[in-house]
Amino acid sequence: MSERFQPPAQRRPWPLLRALGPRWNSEDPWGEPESGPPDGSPPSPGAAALMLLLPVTMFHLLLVARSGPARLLGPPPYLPGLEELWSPWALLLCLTWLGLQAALYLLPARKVAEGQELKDKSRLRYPINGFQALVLTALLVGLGVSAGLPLSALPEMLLPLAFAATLTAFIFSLLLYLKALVAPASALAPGGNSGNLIYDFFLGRELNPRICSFDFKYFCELRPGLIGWVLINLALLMQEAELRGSPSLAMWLVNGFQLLYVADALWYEEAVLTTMDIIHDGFGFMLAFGDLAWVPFTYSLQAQFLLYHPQPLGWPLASFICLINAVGYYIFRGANSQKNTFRKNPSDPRVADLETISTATGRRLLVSGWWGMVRHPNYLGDLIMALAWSLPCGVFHLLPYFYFLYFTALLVHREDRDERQCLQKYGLAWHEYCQRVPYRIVPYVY
Ligand SMILES: NC(=O)C1=CN([C@@H]2O[C@H](COP(=O)(O)OP(=O)(O)OC[C@H]3O[C@@H](n4cnc5c(N)ncnc54)[C@H](OP(=O)(O)O)[C@@H]3O)[C@@H](O)[C@H]2O)C=CC1
Ligand SMILES: CC(C)CCC[C@@H](C)[C@H]1CC=C2C3=C(CC[C@@]21C)[C@@]1(C)CC[C@H](O)C[C@@H]1CC3
Repeated sequence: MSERFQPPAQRRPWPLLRALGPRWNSEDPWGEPESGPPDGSPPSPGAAALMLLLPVTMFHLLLVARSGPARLLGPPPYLPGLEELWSPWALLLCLTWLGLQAALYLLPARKVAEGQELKDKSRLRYPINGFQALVLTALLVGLGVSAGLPLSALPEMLLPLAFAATLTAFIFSLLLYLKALVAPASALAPGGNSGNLIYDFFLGRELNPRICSFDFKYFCELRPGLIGWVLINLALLMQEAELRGSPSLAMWLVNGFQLLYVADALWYEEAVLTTMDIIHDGFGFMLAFGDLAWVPFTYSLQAQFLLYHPQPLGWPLASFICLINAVGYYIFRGANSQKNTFRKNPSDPRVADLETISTATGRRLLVSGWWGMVRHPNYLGDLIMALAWSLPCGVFHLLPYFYFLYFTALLVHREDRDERQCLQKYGLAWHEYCQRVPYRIVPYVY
């Protein structure tokens, strides 16, 4: 604590975090939020509001994408009744999908990786078979379609499916909350244990909820939502082919770019074990809803938009958009791989020549290569790709740019959180890194 760097007085935690959090420790605003029962503070309105706002936003996007004007900022075209949202078939499909992905998760893995050290000095083990699950799902879907499975009917079911996924996420979070009541204190997440029911339900109490070796957070973060997202994209492409004779170039680009992104995440699955979601955050409604509903139904928005609003796209422009996506991917993958290689083995010849600064923890920080350009080069690459996914939808609607806008806000917020954690971990060394690499995400801009 004594050598911890004191942050500049004018920097305050983000308003969203303060609205979300039960109490911010004013003595140490850069440290963890205090846990333990709240000192009579009122229930967290931020968490309750987000719990309503996130599903409402998702349904708004789904409804607007299929409406003629497709106005992101206008009112929804109509308010669907319960009979349009609720379908036992959609719930069955949703649960079957989860069951299939769980079965694929349990198949023998090419590798079993160890996670970061936990409070009790133990390490959890995780199967590395996400890419295998993607390939097997593709084979099963291919077999199903050739046997007459009506995949192109899926877009008609998006509303009830999204409703079923939201319901599943809600019930699942409730079970996770109850499970955490009997979990030992060492299994609880640093945040999400304030004693405020709504806040804790939202953020999640247990760090790595498991039954035997089945890790729910790790499973949900990468499998059902990400693979579900590309499956929905594929169904939209097939329906477009049925409606218009063949899929449009714009639809091919969106499908191709997003498939590359998902395949990359599953190929480099082990890297997710060092993200703050796995190391630091509890598993509650935010992540459960994010993984099971938000990712598949809102990340497929561009393909949904294109089905109902076909966009002409010539090869010259398409090639330019491919170039933007390639640049984004190059930065994203280069930065992530450089850091992962360095963290695994700093003397690896691919990173051994990079300049670093030492920290009191014994870990070093890269200050050249991608991590010497900005402090979060991987976010920059991710944002450039997000832009490339929207451009095939033209520039006359804001709706397909929703992902880019939301993602910018998410990454700026995430970057701010990560900075505070790194400042706490690395103290003065982090301060030195910030001085040597002054920009956070976009060189000379931010
Ligand atoms: N599509 C989506 O919805 C989302 C995508 N993402 C993507 O997921 C990926 C992972 O992101 P995320 O988990 O946020 O964080 P990062 O992969 O950026 O990891 C941040 C950590 O990297 C280490 N680090 C930071 N600077 C340096 C340095 N100079 N040298 C060495 N190590 C450093 C620190 O951890 P330590 O020192 O402890 O190793 C820090 O906590 C990103 O590519 C991001 O774009 C993320 C969120 C949502
Ligand atoms: C519903 C809320 C607004 C926010 C929910 C956030 C989640 C959707 C994201 C939190 C971190 C994520 C990561 C990924 C997907 C989105 C969520 C789950 C990746 C798996 C995407 C692919 C990357 O290669 C790795 C990412 C890790 C973090």
